[in-house]
Amino acid sequence: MTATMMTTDASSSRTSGRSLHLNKVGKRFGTATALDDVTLSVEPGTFLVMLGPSGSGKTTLLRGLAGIERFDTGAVRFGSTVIDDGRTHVPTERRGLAMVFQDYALWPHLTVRQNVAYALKRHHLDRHEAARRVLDTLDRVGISAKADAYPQELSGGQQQRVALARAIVGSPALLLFDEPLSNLDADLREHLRVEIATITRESGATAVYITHDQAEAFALADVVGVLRDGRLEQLGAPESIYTRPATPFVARFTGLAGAFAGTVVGRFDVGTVAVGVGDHRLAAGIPADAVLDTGDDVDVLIRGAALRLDEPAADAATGTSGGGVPGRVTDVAYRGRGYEHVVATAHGALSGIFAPQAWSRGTECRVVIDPAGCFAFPRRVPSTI
Ligand SMILES: Nc1ncnc2c1ncn2[C@@H]1O[C@H](COP(=O)(O)OP(=O)(O)OP(=O)(O)O)[C@@H](O)[C@H]1O
Repeated sequence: MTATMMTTDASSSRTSGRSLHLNKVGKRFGTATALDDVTLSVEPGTFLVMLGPSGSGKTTLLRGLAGIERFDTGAVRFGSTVIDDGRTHVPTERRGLAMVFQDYALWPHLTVRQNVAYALKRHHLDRHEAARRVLDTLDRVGISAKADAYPQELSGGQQQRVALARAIVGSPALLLFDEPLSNLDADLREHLRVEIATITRESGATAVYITHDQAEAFALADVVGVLRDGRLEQLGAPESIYTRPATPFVARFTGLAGAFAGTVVGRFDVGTVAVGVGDHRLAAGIPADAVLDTGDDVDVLIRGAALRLDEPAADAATGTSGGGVPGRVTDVAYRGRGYEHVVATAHGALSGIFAPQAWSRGTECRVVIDPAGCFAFPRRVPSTI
């Protein structure tokens, strides 16, 4: 990828983002399906994060939106303009977009100021106006002190700030981010994540950001799309994906404490079933379209946030009084604000159980489970979740 391809003519879209619509987008590479019937729509100015493991199609989607790659099937509309379908393929430089890459992709022979100014070339601005906008933008991303440095004289975090400045200086309507934080260390990642979130929202652009990091996705996004093997498994606000995962894959990929095998023993309420796990009864949510009957085998997937440690039940051997599942602490890790524990139970291990005080290894305990963080999915044999 050359730097010339990273910013495109945004002169017609200086003020705001536009809605983005993908309709049945597909892409194959030989026999590999990279994208399979992906359909989604987001409002103007939405920060969309596409989340998925390696090989799920994130890069292919981003490159298709950028116009670097052409989709095989389906259509992409940006605002009222079709930018890609069977007949139309608007070239990258006419899509009004800018892209930020994982490896920064700055011109090594240009200074910071010149790298950013380069992105304004197509705007045909007056020299002074262009210089002012470049400096304003460098100020916004906190790198103006390095305006005359060359990229190789900067740290990774500083280079990514320059790349961000170069992306936003032309006020594009669409900003594309290709895992921009993955080469940075933890502290810097968090810092720059906040700045990307703030600066992008201030710019008003619609953003599409790809990552395999669930925490990053949830922290950044207005809307998250979860990709698996080229298919969109769920699209929604981070909160709805966390509290109502549509599939076992989405639940697992967005963070689980553990899973228990159980059997449906009844219904509690609309959307909630009672599941027998050994001698215990758990309440668990079920996906909107799921049909589960008494006697069906299920996997109960459990979020860490749903778990709380308590003293063992009065009848600790069965755990039948006081609710919760008896267990023994097998690991405790200090996390600054408190401690995360791993607890072994008769039905499997539960990890990431937070408590403000440490429960030491070997302590008998009871894990109290909030039904809001339990999801029952039909068991697959053999299990593929
Ligand atoms: N140029 C290509 N030639 C052949 N197969 C490709 C090509 N690009 C992608 N693929 C295949 O398409 C699928 C999706 O790849 P893609 O790079 O889009 O996934 P990804 O989610 O971005 O993965 P990663 O996080 O590892 O970059 C994979 O199976 C990949 O091997």
